[in-house]
Amino acid sequence: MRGAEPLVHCLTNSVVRQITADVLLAAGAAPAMVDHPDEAGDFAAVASGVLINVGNPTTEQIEGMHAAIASARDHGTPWVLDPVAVGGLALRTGLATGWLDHGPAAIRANASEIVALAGAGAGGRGVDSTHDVAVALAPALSLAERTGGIVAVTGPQDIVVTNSGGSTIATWVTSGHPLLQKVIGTGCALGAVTAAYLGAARTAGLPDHDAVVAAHAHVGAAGTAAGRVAAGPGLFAVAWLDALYTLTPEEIADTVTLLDASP
Ligand SMILES: Nc1ncnc2c1ncn2[C@@H]1O[C@H](COP(=O)(O)OP(=O)(O)OP(=O)(O)O)[C@@H](O)[C@H]1O
Ligand SMILES: Cc1ncsc1CCO
Ligand SMILES: [Mg+2]
Repeated sequence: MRGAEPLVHCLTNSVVRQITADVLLAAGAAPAMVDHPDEAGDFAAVASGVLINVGNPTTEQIEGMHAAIASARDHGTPWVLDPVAVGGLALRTGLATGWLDHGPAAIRANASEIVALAGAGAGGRGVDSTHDVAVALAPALSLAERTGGIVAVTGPQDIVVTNSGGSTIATWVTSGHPLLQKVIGTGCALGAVTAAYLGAARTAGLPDHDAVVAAHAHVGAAGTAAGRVAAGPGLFAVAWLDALYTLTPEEIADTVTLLDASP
């Protein structure tokens, strides 16, 4: 990923733009936020990956999202859906549900968002999950079957699933630190890192599933490393960024536990 330095086009919420750009840079990617409807399609055509995060949408940004998704499909750019707070709010729930038929390469969300997006229950509490990750496994498999893409559920452990083309894969990723929930936008930034890894993996001819697992491992391992040196959210955020930048692939592999739970 660092070698490819993928260009990641982010249409994301106003709360997390800064941390998302910082995280992409630290992880080895190149961020660009391009929301305007008259520019978003052109940019998605040349980007390595696109992130669509519905965390705090404006009317104009939604038009940009439609344009970016259409262009990403036309140009084969992998795009990632982050259905922030889907379930409780009708506008974003309708948008995200409609986009399931537009070929997201990956969906990245917390457990409540995956349950709600799959129509298997209500959402969480605001932007936070109130469901266990394991409860979201069946809804994630159903979303992966419907979209043909990867679905990743985050929490104390993450699960990454593929369920298309005759192959069903489920990979548990254990890493991270509870302080990741006390810094705003860690999950949102992970969505952008997922788009970055997908872009890099497509260039290298590597599987999308492995790209999504690698994104979660990189972000999680950096969280584990930051948790060793930080007592609270402020220093943790800084240490997490530094670890995203400094961790080697070997250190990431040594920090993270992967478990293949494919049926
Ligand atoms: N209790 C925990 N222990 C370890 N890691 C965690 C824990 N909870 C979340 N994480 C990690 O924090 C990161 C963000 O996941 P989270 O589920 O909080 O996303 P989210 O709720 O969608 O985030 P956001 O607040 O950005 O919308 C992931 O890397 C996840 O693995
Ligand atoms: C706090 C918050 N509100 C809308 S989006 C967002 C960022 C975390 O998802
Ligand atoms: Mg969260």
